[in-house]
Amino acid sequence: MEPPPPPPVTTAGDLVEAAKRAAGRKAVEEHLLPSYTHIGIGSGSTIKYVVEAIAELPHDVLSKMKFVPTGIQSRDLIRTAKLPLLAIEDLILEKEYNQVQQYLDVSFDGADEVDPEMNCIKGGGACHYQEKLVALSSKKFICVADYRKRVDRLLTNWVGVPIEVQPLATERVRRELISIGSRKPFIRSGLPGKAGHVVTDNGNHVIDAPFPPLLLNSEAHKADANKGIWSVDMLNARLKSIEGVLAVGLFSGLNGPKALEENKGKGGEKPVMVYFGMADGTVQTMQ
Ligand SMILES: O=C(CO)[C@H](O)[C@H](O)COP(=O)(O)O
Repeated sequence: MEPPPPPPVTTAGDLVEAAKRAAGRKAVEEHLLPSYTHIGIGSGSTIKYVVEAIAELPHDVLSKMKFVPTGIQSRDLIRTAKLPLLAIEDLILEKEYNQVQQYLDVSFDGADEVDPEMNCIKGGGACHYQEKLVALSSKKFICVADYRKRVDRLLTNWVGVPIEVQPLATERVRRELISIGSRKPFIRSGLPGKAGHVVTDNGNHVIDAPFPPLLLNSEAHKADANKGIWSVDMLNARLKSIEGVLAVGLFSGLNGPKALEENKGKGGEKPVMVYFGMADGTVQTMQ
């Protein structure tokens, strides 16, 4: 089937949408092989273009595939596109009972910021817990984003690290964040859609924790926790150690030695690649 023509670009918002669409379509073109059977679908506004491109594949190819969502928004996208759905917990059961499929062949997802080591901030849509489960279950993680997301340091433009917290622990976690140098961490509001706090698909709250821009993992030697200056991996580990924290919106070390080693076991070639849709209509990749 011929893809639909791109919508006309007349405003700055259209430019960003066109960039997201270009990234999503190119990522699918280059990373969704017809032989694949299990595919992860992330969350956010860019991922809808990934699903749009997937839904154009021939029916006989799609009927052999299963699509694993990262939350309610992504599940609805998969259903609306009439793609076969499989929950992440059922992927694990399939593995145990059938021994057919241990990992997703690939997963596609968006990001809020990406640094030169391909560390990402995720969780702008409060879905990062399930997004991380799906990414960890994938042989390849393909990130799709527009040009505004590419930064030299995480937390250059994004307001804070999204942290999913069990509601009873929210205030305690917020205080501990302040003690490790976060400036004014705040509980994410559900407004304008919902009065009160955001409630995640897992029934939890999200705290957005601002820190000074994060050092790359290769610069960890420059970090100084006493001054609140962290590298990505160090902050990730520290945040995860706080009681009550379910998930930290830092996807770190995706291309590091540990990820490469783990990926050999999964049979994946390149563990991660990023597609950035640019303002001029081109797509830049990072790997
Ligand atoms: O992490 C996410 C949701 O938790 C999203 O992937 C991230 O916020 C990017 O979203 P968008 O494509 O709308 O910019």
